[in-house]
Amino acid sequence: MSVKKREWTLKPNEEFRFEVEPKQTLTVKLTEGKAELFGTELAVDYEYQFQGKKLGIFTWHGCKLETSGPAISEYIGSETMMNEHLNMHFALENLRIQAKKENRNGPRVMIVGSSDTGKTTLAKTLINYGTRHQRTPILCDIDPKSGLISLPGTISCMVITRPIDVEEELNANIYKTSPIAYYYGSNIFDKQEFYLLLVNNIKDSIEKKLDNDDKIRSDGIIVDTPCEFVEQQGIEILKEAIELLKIDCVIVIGNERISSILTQAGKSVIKLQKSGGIASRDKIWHRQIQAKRIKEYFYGKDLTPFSQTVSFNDIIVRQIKKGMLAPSSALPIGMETNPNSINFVKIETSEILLHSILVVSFVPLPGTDDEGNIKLYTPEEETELLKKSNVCGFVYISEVDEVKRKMTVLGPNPGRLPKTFFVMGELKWLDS
Ligand SMILES: Nc1ncnc2c1ncn2[C@@H]1O[C@H](COP(=O)(O)OP(=O)(O)OP(=O)(O)O)[C@@H](O)[C@H]1O
Repeated sequence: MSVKKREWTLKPNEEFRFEVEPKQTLTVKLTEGKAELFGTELAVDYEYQFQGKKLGIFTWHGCKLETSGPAISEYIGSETMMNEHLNMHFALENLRIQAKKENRNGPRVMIVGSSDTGKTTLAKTLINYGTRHQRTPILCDIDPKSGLISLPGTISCMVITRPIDVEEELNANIYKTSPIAYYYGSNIFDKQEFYLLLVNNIKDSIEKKLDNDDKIRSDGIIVDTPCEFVEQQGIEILKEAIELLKIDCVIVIGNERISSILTQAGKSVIKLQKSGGIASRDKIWHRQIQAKRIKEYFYGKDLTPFSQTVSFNDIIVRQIKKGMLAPSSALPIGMETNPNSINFVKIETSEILLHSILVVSFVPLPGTDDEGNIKLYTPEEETELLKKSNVCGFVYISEVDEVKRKMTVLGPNPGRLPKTFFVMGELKWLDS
């Protein structure tokens, strides 16, 4: 593909679609007319830079674009779902107006569908149109693989006050608001009970926000979900998530079977087709994007990444383990082992932490608190506290020296490490 400048003239209701490799940069400039990226308006004559993206820039009334740099593909498409998405937005607007008048909760919408059907894209579009109408909806991402709001591995929510940034997306630094995130891991079938417990934690965090702010309350919630929800094993989890989050309406993209199952279960369902532009992404693409996301977390715009060397004794690490710790023979007579129970078990600080991303929890370490009280936990108390704790942040272990019993810890900003528990998840990364 040529890296020279290319010009594109789009007629009304057309979309310019492109794909760019994670390690290459494509520049896109709107030179005439109006255009938007999933509902966020583009500025005229600004050179937007994209890396590792598959996107579609849509115009309602026609526009001209200019691109330069290498792209995997670029073309103009006319089969879009933008009219349906806009109608959906207006339906939400009506419900918000009604909710405000009656001083009650705004619409709670969940988007469901198989992999690469455009769930996240629709969630972003509805959020963007909402914020363009001065709404402040809550975006809730319960797909632990996606890392839409926080790092992959988490489920999270965030009040969105303005359209999502075209280049930086939902970078919390740009937004100057911290998301609420809970660390889970990747596979929702692995620890189903724990997953639903965290969805419930998210629900509680959202309810607290809604109780404290009438405006947020009437502006509603948009929930993006994992594609596993439409698998046979996922349907019950989907139904429970709908109940927990008190969803009013489920938008099902391109899946009649799920629409019918949910309708039969008494849920309010809207069926939508998949948009013509949706691009599929393979495992390698997802891995590369995950690495890019992690890099942005530590080295992104407005951050001051900071490395410090700490002693093994300065960091207390736990890991999420499924199943009872003690063998059944060691339990008191009559007590059953629960294969689904979740425990946060001790990890010896060692080489095993090298290249790990650690979750920084809010749970204070045992010891003396600010008031001089001595605080100690049993393993069960520790687990209960860690299950309830949302994510304070993440650090990266870049070096481990077993002989000197020291390691190098990278954080996105300077500052001493908090005296809280750290949790080792599944994320490994090579800072290169
Ligand atoms: N109209 C479009 N033109 C070009 N690319 C698009 C368009 N709509 C969506 N995409 C891209 O297609 C890919 C898949 O879309 P999206 O992430 O919304 O799907 P998803 O159903 O949420 O996927 P998953 O289940 O894997 O999370 C994304 O890279 C997205 O940016």
